[in-house]
Amino acid sequence: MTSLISVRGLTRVFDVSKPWLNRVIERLPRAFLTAVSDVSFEVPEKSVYALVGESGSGKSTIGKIVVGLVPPTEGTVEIEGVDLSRETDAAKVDRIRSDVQMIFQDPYASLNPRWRVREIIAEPVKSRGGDTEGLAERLLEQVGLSGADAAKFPHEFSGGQRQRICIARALASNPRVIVCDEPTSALDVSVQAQVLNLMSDLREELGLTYLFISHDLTVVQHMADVIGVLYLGRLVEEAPRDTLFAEPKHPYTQMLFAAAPRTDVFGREVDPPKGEIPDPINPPTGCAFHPRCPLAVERCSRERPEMRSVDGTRVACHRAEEAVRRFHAEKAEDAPAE
Ligand SMILES: Nc1ncnc2c1ncn2[C@@H]1O[C@H](COP(=O)(O)OP(=O)(O)OP(=O)(O)O)[C@@H](O)[C@H]1O
Repeated sequence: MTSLISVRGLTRVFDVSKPWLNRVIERLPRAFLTAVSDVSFEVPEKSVYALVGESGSGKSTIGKIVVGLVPPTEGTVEIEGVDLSRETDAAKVDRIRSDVQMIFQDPYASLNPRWRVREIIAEPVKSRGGDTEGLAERLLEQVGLSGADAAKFPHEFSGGQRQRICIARALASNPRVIVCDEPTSALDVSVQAQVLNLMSDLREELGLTYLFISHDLTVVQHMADVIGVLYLGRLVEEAPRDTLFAEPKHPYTQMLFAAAPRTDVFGREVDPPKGEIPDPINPPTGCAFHPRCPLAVERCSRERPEMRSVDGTRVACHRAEEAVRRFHAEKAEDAPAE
């Protein structure tokens, strides 16, 4: 399978310094926050690659870099084999850019309240001089709404319906890739599964490729072929979905699966992680997860683990083998006695 998206050594640093005068008065140094650090992954055509991690782990920043909303500080993103930041053929850049669309978390904020749904959906095509006759009506029906809804305004719809409108707008450009940034997390639990099912159906129907961003492993389990787990801007584990769920090898991924149970959108029980996320402006030395890691040894605070392959998983952990042993031991303990 060829990669539709190739992300290599992606790093994004934000200057989060206070204004110059405050720095002088308060004698503060400039401050930099590394939101994404040396992240590499490949998304094959027609597959779903999910990025998971807690808030602040850099998921949205990666999504925005992939669609071209934020430039990287270092590293490259190739779409269809082309690094758009270096490509000089403007028509080619425009065509490939329109092949990659994004759906955001908040369907309330991402629709212009003064435009009718017809204009909202057709706008990306109209702005490139394309034919918009009947386009909005056809796309609305494709996302499970009625063609007659094209004449309405966004405030006339529920959250789930608005996210369907956002999906229709993304589809208007006939994209090959959709970057989905927490597309259901602002929605009522009752409609989350419906929107996810719609996205799965559209993927099949249209042969779409998704870069799917979520903090929720259970949502990702429903959608993804391959899962990349991010911690404080770095990829710490990457594996095919079934491998990751059968045997998470990074203690952080295991923590994402553990702790107090709650029920997810599909009625299964899942658990939020424990402990404080460190300050990204002053990240811990060595492995950034070591202060929260139950398996950390002295080496973990000193030496940052490189990504390595362990039984079909890429994992950045000195203690991955020990983490796997512990995972299976705990699972065996939890299993009901015969
Ligand atoms: N424009 C910006 N300026 C300064 N810092 C930023 C900017 N955008 C993001 N950050 C910081 O970068 C880090 C990663 O943010 P990002 O939004 O990518 O994470 P995330 O995993 O998507 O989290 P969330 O789910 O909360 O959006 C955070 O610490 C965030 O505060």
